[in-house]
Amino acid sequence: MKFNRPTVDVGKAQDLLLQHLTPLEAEIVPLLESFGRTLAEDVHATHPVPHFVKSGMDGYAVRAVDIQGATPETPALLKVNEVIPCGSLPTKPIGPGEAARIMTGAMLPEGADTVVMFEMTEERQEAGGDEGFEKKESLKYAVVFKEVPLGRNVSQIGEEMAAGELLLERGRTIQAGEAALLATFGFSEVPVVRRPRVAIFTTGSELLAVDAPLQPGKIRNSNRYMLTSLVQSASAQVVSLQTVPDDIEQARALVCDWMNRVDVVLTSGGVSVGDFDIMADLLDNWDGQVLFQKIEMRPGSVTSAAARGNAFLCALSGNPGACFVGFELFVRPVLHGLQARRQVLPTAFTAVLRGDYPKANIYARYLRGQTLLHEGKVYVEPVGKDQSSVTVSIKDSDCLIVIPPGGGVRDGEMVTALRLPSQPYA
Ligand SMILES: Nc1nc2c(c(=O)[nH]1)N[C@H]1C(S)=C(S)[C@@H](COP(=O)(O)OP(=O)(O)OC[C@H]3O[C@@H](n4cnc5c(N)ncnc54)[C@H](O)[C@@H]3O)O[C@H]1N2
Ligand code: MOO
Ligand SMILES: [Mg+2]
Repeated sequence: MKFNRPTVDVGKAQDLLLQHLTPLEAEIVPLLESFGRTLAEDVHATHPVPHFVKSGMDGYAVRAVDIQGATPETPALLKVNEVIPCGSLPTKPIGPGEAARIMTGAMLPEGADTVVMFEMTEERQEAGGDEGFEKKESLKYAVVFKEVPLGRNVSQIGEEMAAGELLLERGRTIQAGEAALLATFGFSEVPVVRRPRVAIFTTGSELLAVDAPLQPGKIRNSNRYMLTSLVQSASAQVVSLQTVPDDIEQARALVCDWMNRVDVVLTSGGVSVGDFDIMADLLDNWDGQVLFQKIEMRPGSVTSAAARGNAFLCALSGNPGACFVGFELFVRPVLHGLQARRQVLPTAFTAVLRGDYPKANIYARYLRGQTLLHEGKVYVEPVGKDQSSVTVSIKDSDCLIVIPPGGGVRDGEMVTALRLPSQPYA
């Protein structure tokens, strides 16, 4: 079986995973703990926003008709009858020739329909020689030097959002904008989809702990940390993190045990055709569904997946570059799908390739790349060392450039690339 595994293409492998998947149940979490999680229910506006007529500026609440025709030469003079701080209620209606000092966000007094910014006015203690106003020490007047149209700087009830409006659809990831809306409507707790529970097992007798001194023939276990970071970036929860030597019985016992306790068992290493590739042996005798064991792609052709009940086993390559690509193409979609996210697969975009990629491929190649925006065009450029075994270029990639099977791609040709959500544009 090892040497003649049936192959599937990337799309088919993703379909096989997604077809098997049942979204997880909802739970209620405090708003502050909901970031990055998926909203489990639609959210409608429970009241209009704003829910009272409010000022958009610091200025004077006036009747537009009273300042009609005002200019620096012929200003309007209005009697100021109170100061309205934000959060307080006005106490006096605005009658003809009157105004109230009003702060940004404060409720407009009855009778007022317009706000003139302070910058267009001057404050005066007395009415001056104007016959129409009383002369009293305590009185304040606003001199308005500019006419502004009716309704200027005033927000009407429901202007931003009407009551009952659909604001957030289920399946949305809660980020800054969503959090602000949820808070606006008083959601101190939010219905979100449960985080997928993930067990990460890195396999390999050569693996050293991160704090161990180097030994000849051995390496430190970097996939353990890379995968943990990736799983967390998909809002999933790592509930078990263990390293297993290349011992099939030990690996089988661990995997079988945890398949009953988590949504995804994620392994790295041991999926190729080597004598100690224990995950490949384990999958050859899998008591459940084997979804695929070989994909028409590079790196990560040996990426494998299986299922038992609702749980997935995603067995990634041990080579760090292949492990990373395998995660982004297959594991993140599973974690997103389990969370019922609206978008499950990586976003594809077209871009101009920078630099030649002349190498011929029998399989599609997913090159680690960087996106560049230049003079209105989107470019993608391979980040350099791109072998499966290479770790150093992972940090520089914000996309995977898809090189189709065949004779390579030239500088300036259009290619498809996939955005990597774990690594935003540099
Ligand atoms: N005869 C063939 N040999 C290989 C083939 C092939 O088609 N025929 N494919 C090669 C390709 S491509 C890949 S990719 C690897 C896949 O290897 P495995 O998934 O079986 O992984 P291992 O054998 O366990 O390790 C490979 C490599 O990765 C290093 N590694 C493993 N785990 C970690 C870790 N946690 N952190 C850092 N590095 C890790 C390991 O030391 C090896 O160097 O097979 C090729 N061979
Ligand atoms: O499986 Mo390897 O990762 O094809 O490059
Ligand atoms: Mg191997």
